[in-house]
Amino acid sequence: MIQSDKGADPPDKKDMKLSTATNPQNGLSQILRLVLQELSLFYSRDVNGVCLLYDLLHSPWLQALLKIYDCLQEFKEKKLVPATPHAQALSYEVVELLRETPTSPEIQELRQMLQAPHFKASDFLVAKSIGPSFLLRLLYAGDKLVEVNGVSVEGLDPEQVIHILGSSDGTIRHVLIASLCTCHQVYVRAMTEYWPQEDPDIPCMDAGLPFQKGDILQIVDQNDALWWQARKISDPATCAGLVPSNHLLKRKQREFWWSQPYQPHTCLKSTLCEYCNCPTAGFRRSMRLCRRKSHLSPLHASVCCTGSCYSAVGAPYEEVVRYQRRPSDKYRLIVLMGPSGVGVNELRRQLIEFNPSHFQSAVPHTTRTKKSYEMNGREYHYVSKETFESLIYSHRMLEYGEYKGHLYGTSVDAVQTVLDERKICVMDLEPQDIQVVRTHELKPYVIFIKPSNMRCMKQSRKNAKIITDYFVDMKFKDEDLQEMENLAQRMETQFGQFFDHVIVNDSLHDACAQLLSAIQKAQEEPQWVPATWISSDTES
Ligand SMILES: Nc1ncnc2c1ncn2[C@@H]1O[C@H](COP(=O)(O)OP(=O)(O)OP(=O)(O)O)[C@@H](O)[C@H]1O
Repeated sequence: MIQSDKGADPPDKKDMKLSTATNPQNGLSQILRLVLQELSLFYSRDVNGVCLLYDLLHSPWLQALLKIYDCLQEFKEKKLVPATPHAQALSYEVVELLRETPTSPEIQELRQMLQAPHFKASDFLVAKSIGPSFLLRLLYAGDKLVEVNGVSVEGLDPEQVIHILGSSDGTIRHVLIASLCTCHQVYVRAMTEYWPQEDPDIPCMDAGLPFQKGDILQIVDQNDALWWQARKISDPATCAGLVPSNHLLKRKQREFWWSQPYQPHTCLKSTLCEYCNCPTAGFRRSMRLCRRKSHLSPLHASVCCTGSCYSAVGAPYEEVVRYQRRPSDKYRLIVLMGPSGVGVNELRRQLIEFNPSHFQSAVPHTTRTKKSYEMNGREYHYVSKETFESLIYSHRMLEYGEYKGHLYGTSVDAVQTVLDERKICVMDLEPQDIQVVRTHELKPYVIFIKPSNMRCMKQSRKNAKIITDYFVDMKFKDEDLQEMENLAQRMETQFGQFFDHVIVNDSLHDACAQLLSAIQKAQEEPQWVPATWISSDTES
């Protein structure tokens, strides 16, 4: 109950001093101060209810809440960066300098501190002038808060620390030492996007961490069933923020899916329309097309609907680990992907031509009859329809399709043959087939070939020819280029989380150089791969 001190003198002005963090123009506590001033005029006259209102507005808890609100407002737009991102290098430098300085007890102490293993293992961070809400974003699970506004808080209970934070004037200068814990670090790839601003459930929007498909997140705290703390590894300067847990994000995805208007056969429609039989395509070019025109076999249907069917709403996070291929390991499969006509075949051709003893395509299977100048196992593996179908049903076909009444496709074994010869196998794939190749055996590295903008494409594709069903040499029309751009966008939106690298194919020469360098990095430098690929390695 609120006690009103009726008849007492109105509090003088010094009692009305509110948050110093208040913005004089907009601060809510500033408004409250003015209201209190007005009310104080009526206070002694005992106008009905004024005392009650006065006491309510003057109550410490309301003022504390307003103080927090103002702090949040004030720091909403501010970005925090560590005082230095090179703390470790700096500490080594200081140790070296101290070596050359005449020794004094203080210098000796400082040197010992800097060289102590726990200090070396930690990031030392001094953050200046921050609001309480931002403290949350700076702290990681296991962090040790050492000092707040010059007051040592080491050894204090969390409640005592919270009290010190609460009684600060809205600006906190704290020193913290990051976690010394070397426990298992969890990294995940975001398979969906998340925008805290659009999430009404998030407990503190300011503390939310937005992310996009494909972002690699370090999960620094998983203790809460609903909200984890994570940071983006691509942006080490940013602090950890709140992200929905796997369970919560999956629930949100489900709710979102169910809230969408009913679309009969969504998966069928999206696959056929976007990648297979789009009637507006007008031109469907090379042999790659036969796969797009594929009938929906049970295998195909099970993977085609990625992202569009409820059943395909998969895990929103995929646990990943850093993988460095050892020289004795087989090469990783290189998968090229892109909208039809963008230059996937051309790039693959140039790559193999550049170094045929290093790069190779897998020999495809076909059910068509062998021509006189062809050799079994060189152009194709010629097999019967029954054999081909049994390869499909036994999941030995990575991709396949029908063209002019014959089946064509690439088998796992054909790819393995190239890898066993210690060559780099380069294949192109439709995005809906991507899950089939994502195995620990093949460890595919997926490169998305993207068209540049229309203006550049018109220029670079002036003399380029496309292969269609009906015409072999047909120039690109504006609508072909526009369709290519639209399709590339849709592919990125729907499958971007699977792309390890993106190359814009504007100048063919530059794109080839980028492709070579990306492939070299994929084989020789550490990359993020699904954790299951590596645990399978260890088991086998
Ligand atoms: N950067 C480029 N500059 C100019 N022409 C290019 C470039 N890239 C590819 N081309 C040309 O564009 C045409 C289509 O390329 P390509 O056949 O490789 O496309 P694709 O992506 O494999 O599509 P599809 O599978 O439908 O054949 C070819 O004539 C090719 O030489």
